[in-house]
Amino acid sequence: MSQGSVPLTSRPEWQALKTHQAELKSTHMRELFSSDPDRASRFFVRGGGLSLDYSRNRMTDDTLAKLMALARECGVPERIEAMFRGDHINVTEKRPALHIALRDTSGAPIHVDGMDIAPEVERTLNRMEQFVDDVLSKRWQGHTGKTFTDVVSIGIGGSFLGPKLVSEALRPYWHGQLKGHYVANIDGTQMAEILRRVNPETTLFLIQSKSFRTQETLENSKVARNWFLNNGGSEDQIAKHFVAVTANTPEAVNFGISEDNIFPMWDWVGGRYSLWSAIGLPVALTIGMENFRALLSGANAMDQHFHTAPLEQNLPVVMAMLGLWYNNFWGAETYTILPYDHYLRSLPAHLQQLDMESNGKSVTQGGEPLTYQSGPVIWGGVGANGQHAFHQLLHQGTRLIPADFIIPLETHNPVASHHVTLFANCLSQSRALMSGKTLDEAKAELKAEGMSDEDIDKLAPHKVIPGNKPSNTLLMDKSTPETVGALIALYEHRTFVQGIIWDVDSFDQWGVELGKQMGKGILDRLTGDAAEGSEVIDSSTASLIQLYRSHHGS
Ligand SMILES: O=P(O)(O)OC[C@H]1O[C@](O)(CO)[C@@H](O)[C@@H]1O
Repeated sequence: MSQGSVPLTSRPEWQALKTHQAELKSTHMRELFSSDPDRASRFFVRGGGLSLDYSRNRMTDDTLAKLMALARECGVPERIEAMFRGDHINVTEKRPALHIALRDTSGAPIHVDGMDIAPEVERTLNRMEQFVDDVLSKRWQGHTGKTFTDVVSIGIGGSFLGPKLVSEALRPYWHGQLKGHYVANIDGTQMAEILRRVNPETTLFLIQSKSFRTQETLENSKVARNWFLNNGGSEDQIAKHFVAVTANTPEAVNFGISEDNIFPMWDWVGGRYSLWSAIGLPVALTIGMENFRALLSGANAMDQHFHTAPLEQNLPVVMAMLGLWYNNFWGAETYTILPYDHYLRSLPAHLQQLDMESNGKSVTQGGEPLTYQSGPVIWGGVGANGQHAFHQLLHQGTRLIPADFIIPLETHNPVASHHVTLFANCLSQSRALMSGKTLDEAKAELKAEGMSDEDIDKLAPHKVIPGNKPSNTLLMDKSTPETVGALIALYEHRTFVQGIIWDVDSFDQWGVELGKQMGKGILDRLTGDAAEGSEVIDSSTASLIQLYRSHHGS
């Protein structure tokens, strides 16, 4: 164990929470609210421009104190320091995790193995700025001298989800000169659909891959290059249309990208934390560098808050510990993210990678099997749409699913009375989840409608809503570069804090490697290129391969 020799679940702080949960189990949140009128003002915290109402949780002051005692016992304050200091908190890959350095524009030194990385970060930002300026001011043009109209970003995972989310979230900030497109999947349809809509003379391609080894990205990039060459472009004009962001310059050069067109990445930035680096270029190209810098400064405000606020008033820490409370003490298996803002519709997908790739682990940092649950299944969808789809299960299903409601106080698009209605929907959902409807209330309602007693007895049980379902409500003034930056940084730190308690390495992702390794062998079998004596595979995979091959006449 890296956090003392006593197993996590045997520590007094863990045991105290277990006992406390047993005591709190039969208390409905309705009672907590009626016996404690100040609850909403006490269980409220602000940080980095965001506000959190967390009063609708199965908790009391005592719960909070006990959760924070566990956080202290597990060394959360020390590990936060270690992150900001640049320690090798990614233990299995022996690296720091320094995405915070990408948004620290104070110029203060940040050391990686004794070397100050702040100047390199600043240099890269300045290069991005120059590039964005060259493209927007038309100094950098397509090979026939035409102005760029489209930018196609090719990348997957963290090299796709974060930039796509931010680009959508900041739609009101698009300057309109360039249209952004994102290709991730090795599904020709995605690439084909985009190439059908863009012009080879006016399209800029960004190849986004930290490793420059990711199959999907490399195959899509080859398709883009061939399309360019088959549609009027030539080899020596590739430099005008293809730019890469990678930590693997030799491979990018091998691919045919000019060294001058390569923006750096560093091994101290994890893929799912990389949107703040040059991986954010497609965003910077569509919203301008000033807004991109504002995004970084919003994230930095959240970093400062996370670094300095006491645990009890620390937004990421409070959210992390509440999530852990349900995950480890109430048996919640999943966690839902409910943005009530069309611009934030891709937030659940981004947080899915962030959280599930970070904390989907089953051994401690020291390699011991976990004896408790680690990260939950993260899912979600935009409100109010979800209310007419999956919220039914949140209200009346048998599972406990904690929820984060996220909504700006002000909209960019004041259409009719939509925003106030959306806001009302958001509040009524969290209130309904909390309070529910008792059998007596259901019966009284039906009685008032004039229903017979016999019918009431049959129908009323179906109208009971248990309530006592926990949720957080996260507010921001408006979806701006600053608040969107702060919001994403908040969830990054929330993920990190949970990983500290579970004692997992939140910055590696070995689990995704096996599928990648096996993919090559299976592809060879599908195409008939498998070497004699290839590894024996299971009968299910073999018969599916056979099915595919016979469908294609081979
Ligand atoms: O940027 P790269 O190296 O192409 O990797 C893309 C993604 O692949 C993963 O390794 C998972 O397969 C992610 O962690 C990463 O964001």
